Amino acid sequence: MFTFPNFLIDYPQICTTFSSKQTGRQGFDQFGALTLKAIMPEEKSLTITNDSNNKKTPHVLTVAGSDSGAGAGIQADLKACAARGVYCSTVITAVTAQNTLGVQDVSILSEESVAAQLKSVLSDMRVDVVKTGMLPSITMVKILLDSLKQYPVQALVVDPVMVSTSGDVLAGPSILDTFRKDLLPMADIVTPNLKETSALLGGIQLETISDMRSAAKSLHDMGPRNVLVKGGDLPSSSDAVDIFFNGKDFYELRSSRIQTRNTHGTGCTLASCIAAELAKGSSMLSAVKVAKRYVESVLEYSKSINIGNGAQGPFDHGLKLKRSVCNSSRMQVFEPSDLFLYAVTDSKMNKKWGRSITDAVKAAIEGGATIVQLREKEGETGEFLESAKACVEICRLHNIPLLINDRVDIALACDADGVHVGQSDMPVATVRALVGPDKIIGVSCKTPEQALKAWGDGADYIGSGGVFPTNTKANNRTIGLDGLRDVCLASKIPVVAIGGINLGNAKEVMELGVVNLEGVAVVSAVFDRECVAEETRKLHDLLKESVVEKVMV
Ligand SMILES: Cc1ncc(COP(=O)(O)OP(=O)(O)O)c(N)n1
Ligand SMILES: Cc1ncsc1CCOP(=O)(O)O
Ligand SMILES: [Mg+2]
Repeated sequence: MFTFPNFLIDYPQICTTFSSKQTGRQGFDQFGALTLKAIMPEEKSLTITNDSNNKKTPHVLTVAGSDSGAGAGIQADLKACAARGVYCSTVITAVTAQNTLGVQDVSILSEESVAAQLKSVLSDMRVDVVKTGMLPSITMVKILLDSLKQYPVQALVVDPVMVSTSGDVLAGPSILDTFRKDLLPMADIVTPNLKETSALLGGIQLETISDMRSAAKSLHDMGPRNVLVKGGDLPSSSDAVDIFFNGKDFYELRSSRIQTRNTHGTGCTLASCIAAELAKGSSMLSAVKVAKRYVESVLEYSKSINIGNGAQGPFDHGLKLKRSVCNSSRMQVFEPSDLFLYAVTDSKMNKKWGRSITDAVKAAIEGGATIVQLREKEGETGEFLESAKACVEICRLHNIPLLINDRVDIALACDADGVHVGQSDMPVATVRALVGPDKIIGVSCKTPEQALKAWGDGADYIGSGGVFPTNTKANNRTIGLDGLRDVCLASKIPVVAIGGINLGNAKEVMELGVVNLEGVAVVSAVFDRECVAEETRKLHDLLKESVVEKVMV
């Protein structure tokens, strides 16, 4: 059994029975073992059972149409999954003759062929997530749902393809009722664009972000566990704003609107990338965020591609992104619980105690640190890079994320998992543009305003402090527990407390019990000590004792 933090579901037992209240699905749950699949609780990872000799390969099955121009459909799904490091099998529902000018022909495959393809893949290969695209007939939807009853998977991602980007109809209005009544209630996430959202909701007009929120809610009422209404076509917004709704909270996911003709296949790619991240074990919100960033990055990188003579060209899913999914990268995406015990190194302290950076990092991990940051404020760049590379290796062996303080160049050069920047360091949006969609970005915030900006700029977490006075960072204003609470309450991303935290006060910090507060970051409490592993272990044990119910106020 290979265990990621926050594991919840044991793979062979994914076919668990859920009450209709838990699943929001009608028709399946009362059949017990026929329940479609295990559900991923929001913001938790899937458990992926594994044995060390037989490492599990994340696997997405796409059920969609073929695009001869290879910008969208099955071809886009294959490329997106490959770019995200996930195996992708295919069930082809239709073969379209398509190029950058539009759709010239559509041949729908026989229902028998689709059923046979589904059986071949699902009966033999362990599929984690099914993603659907073009489903051109009502019977095909029913065949798919029957197959999923027989061969349950972990998650179903539904991209309700109806019209191609060129405006050609790929699934007629007659199928809408089947989407609403049969397919959506089974989906873990549905990802319609504005036209599809409008069609699913009987032709309503969508002109503002507020309209999108209401639409997301109405779609959620049809049964999917999560809804992502994509606002790429929203005329009134200068950014690309998508609305994510999980039945409880709304998230406005913004990215810059990239000026490019090469956008054909973005919908298929986004849905496949969400499926790929889910297959790797990510939570739904993390999967959506990473997928959105990935699409933004590939569109940016592919601006100069020139394929075909039509209005809408394809983009390159793999171009220039290969390094970020190289074999050595962590498979797992960042989770809030990674911030539980954050060990931040200090060059002066290492020198004082005669330790190398690598020894300091090894000892902190041994003691239970859940994330490590190299904060080396002095020394030669070349020497630092060599140490950073060695620390990356150590951390990867233990599946612990390693971040670099301030130095984006070093983070890229050693392929660290991320960067931590302060308010006067490189701006978060610039860091994101440089490091790509996968890397973790942390940002220091002392105020609610900074916290909201951090989220908007694409940070993954906030370091908030100094909570208590500290000698480690000169001229650093102390915000106290009240300041920390204000940042946590305003934040839309996880927060780690920092500054003067030690064995004597860590409990008090965690017992604030405030939403978003995920852990503590420490420098001197572990590194300005003789035995780093022992001090880290003591702190770890103390934090474990102080896990409390989190409150919103
Ligand atoms: C987890 C964490 N939080 C805050 C900081 C401080 O970063 P910054 O404000 O950039 O200050 P320096 O660390 O660069 O002095 C941090 N490093 N880590
Ligand atoms: C880097 C940093 N940012 C805010 S306070 C601080 C120093 C934390 O060090 P210590 O844990 O020794 O107080
Ligand atoms: Mg800094």
